[in-house]
This record gives sequence, C-alpha cells and structure tokens, in this order.
Amino acid sequence: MTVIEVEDLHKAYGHNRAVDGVSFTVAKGETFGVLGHNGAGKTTTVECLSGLRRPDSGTVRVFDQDPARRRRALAQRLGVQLQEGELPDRLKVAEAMRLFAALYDRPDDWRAVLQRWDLGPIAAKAYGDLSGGQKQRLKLALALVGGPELVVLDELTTGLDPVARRETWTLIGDLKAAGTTVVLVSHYMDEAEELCDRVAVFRKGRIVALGSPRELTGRTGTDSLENAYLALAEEGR
Ligand SMILES: Nc1ncnc2c1ncn2[C@@H]1O[C@H](COP(=O)(O)OP(=O)(O)OP(=O)(O)O)[C@@H](O)[C@H]1O
Repeated sequence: MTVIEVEDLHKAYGHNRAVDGVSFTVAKGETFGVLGHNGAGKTTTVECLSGLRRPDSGTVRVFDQDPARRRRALAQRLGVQLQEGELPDRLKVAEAMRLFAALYDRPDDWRAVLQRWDLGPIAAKAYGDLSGGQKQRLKLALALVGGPELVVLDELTTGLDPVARRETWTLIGDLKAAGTTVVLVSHYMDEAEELCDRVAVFRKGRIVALGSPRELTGRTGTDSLENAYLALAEEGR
C-alpha cells in the first residue's frame, strides 16, 4: 500500500525555487530518508507532506488525501517532529505530553511514552530548563504520543549525544517493527544507512538519486552511504 505520493511538486519563496519538480512514493511500513545539503528543499517538501505548506503546483497525497485540504483529519494519523517547533518555556514536560495526547482521538498512554523516551525523571521540569538533547527527545515523544501510522522526523538526532542517538535508533527500529511508516530528514549518513529502506538525495530542489542505501553505494562504487552521498554531490558540481 502507498502511504505517500508526491508528483512533480513545486514550491517557491519569491524567486527562490525551493522545491523544483520532486516526485516520489513511500510505501506503508517503509522508512524513507530525505537527504541533501542545507537549503536543498528537504524541510519544504516534508512541510508540504504534513499540510503545513501549500504547494505551488504538483500533487501531494498522504493516505490518499490532500494534506493541505485535509490537515485536521490527517493529523490524527500523522506525527510530526519539526526542526523548529518551540514550546512555551514554562510548560512542564508532563503537561506537554498530556496536552498533545488530548489532541488525538486514540492516543497512546502518554505516561508510557514518557517512560519509553526516558523523560520520566524530568517530567516535572519546565521546557525552558531542559538541555538541547532533552528538548529533542521531548519533541520526538510528542510526535509519537498520538500513536501515528506515519511519522515525519526532521533532524531526528540533531543535538543528541552518541548514547542517546543509538537509543533513538533502537526506538525507531521498534516503530518500524510495529509497521509505522517513517519519513526521516537527516544530515547523518550513518543514521540513514542504518535506518532507511530507501533514501532520496535532494539537490537544489530536485531529487538527484533515489534508492536503497545499498543501491546508491553500488551505483557509485563506494563502500558506505556517506561516500556514495559525497560522490553524488561531486557529480553535481
Ligand atoms: N519560510 C521561508 N521563506 C523564504 N525562504 C525559505 C523559507 N523556508 C525555506 N526557504 C528557502 O528555501 C530553500 C529550501 O529550504 P529548506 O528549509 O526546504 O531546505 P533544507 O534542505 O531543509 O535545508 P536545511 O538542511 O538547512 O534544513 C532555501 O534556500 C531556504 O533559504
């Protein structure tokens, strides 16, 4: 079953063509990586998937619906961890979890999600007093508290220490095992190689390579996704 269908997506900010004719599909249960340099159009693309931005042209279908028109209905099935989702400084961790859980018709038990993400010990802390890594973990937990079928994670482990990164990978593995579809925007090639079934490499608003990490390393004659990515980046110069 196809969960996401994007066909010839265009989105410009003034004269800046941030997304310039992007097409891809994501199947149910797949973990799909969105890779590319800064400013390549990754966030704009996933914002169009989440209904946060309206495309200029092209088709975006998520669960066979237009996210720009059906945002409320899709929100029940979608968990989004965005790069810049700040919360009020005085909001406590447990309050944030309870508040987000209340937005869903059938949320997971927020206390269990809190424990799973190791946020129990800081449940009474205010958002403004958390470390960068703790904020990141809370944003992830908030994206998952609704028990979503599709999760969009923008820079999943940015700001996490190596131990927390690995723990997060394990938790994403659990999501995959449960059949959740994951879209993962990342600058970390080791992470994409470990977690993603397929990746799309974005450059200047277009997809320049799409395939499994193994296909991309095979195509470029390299031994890791990181080296494949660098070879592809070199090709585009
Ligand atoms: N709200 C906005 N208004 C104007 N220009 C924007 C806006 N958001 C993004 N852009 C521009 O659109 C282009 C694509 O940005 P986008 O954030 O989608 O890229 P990205 O691949 O996610 O980058 P990064 O890896 O740095 O997060 C960039 O040139 C960026 O400056």
